[in-house]
Amino acid sequence: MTNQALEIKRLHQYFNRGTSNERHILRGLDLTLDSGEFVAVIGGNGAGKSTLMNSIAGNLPVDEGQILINQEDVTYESVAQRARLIGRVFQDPQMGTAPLLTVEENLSLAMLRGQRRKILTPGVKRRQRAFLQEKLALLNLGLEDRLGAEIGLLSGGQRQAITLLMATLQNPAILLLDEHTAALDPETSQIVMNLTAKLVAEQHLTTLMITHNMAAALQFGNRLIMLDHGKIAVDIRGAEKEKLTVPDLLALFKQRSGQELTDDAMLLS
Ligand SMILES: Nc1ncnc2c1ncn2[C@@H]1O[C@H](COP(=O)(O)OP(=O)(O)OP(=O)(O)O)[C@@H](O)[C@H]1O
Repeated sequence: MTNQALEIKRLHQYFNRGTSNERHILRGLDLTLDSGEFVAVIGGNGAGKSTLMNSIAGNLPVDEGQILINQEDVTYESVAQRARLIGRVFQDPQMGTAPLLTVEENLSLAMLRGQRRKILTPGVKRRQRAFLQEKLALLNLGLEDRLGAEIGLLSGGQRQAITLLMATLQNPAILLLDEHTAALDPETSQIVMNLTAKLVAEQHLTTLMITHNMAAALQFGNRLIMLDHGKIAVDIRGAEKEKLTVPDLLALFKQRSGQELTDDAMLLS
């Protein structure tokens, strides 16, 4: 029996198609993720990484090709229709949460996503509060005592940790992480990355994580893909990935794309 969580078939995406400014961004991209795979996605500026994520999440209509999540064809579903299958965390800590709502209110909204019954009885609310406190305690950031705090008053790292929790509360079929630690200082970034790895492992989440940090791409996940000009240029997994070093990765990039990686952020390690 197949257990593919994500299947992308011959995906083409264009900007300004049919005009003199036409840009062919994704060029017949094929990608299959087995359930539970944690994939780091790297690639130079403009390689198409965000376009790929936006296509999976439904933010960009598909020009050509097909996208299946849990064997269900979602190619023409809206962002809202496929939200039940997808958890997403963006680079900007402001994006994932409502700043004027409390930690508890934000998390409750995430719990209600995809459910029809929106009004909670006091008993349900109490049980939910205990559940959320337990979940927050697992983050190890002292947030279990801050349920009543406005999200906007928390640090960027705390907000990203909560966004991550919100994105994973409902066990999404696919977790999309779009440079989700890039706006954090290195120490906080490491904390959020470790948290990510923990949540992904505990919930066996199928995860696609864009990163500009080569060292993080090597440290986290059990598979690594490199995008180049809208196609997958490198696809490495398991033991082969484990023995790779940053210099190996740079050499591979040069060999496959014919270019040097010039993005400073990618070289930080
Ligand atoms: N709305 C748009 N209209 C025209 N071109 C666009 C649009 N959005 C993105 N592009 C172009 O498409 C290309 C791919 O962009 P994309 O954001 O997917 O790359 P990326 O790999 O995520 O790059 P980066 O690492 O710089 O974020 C880029 O050259 C970008 O300028």
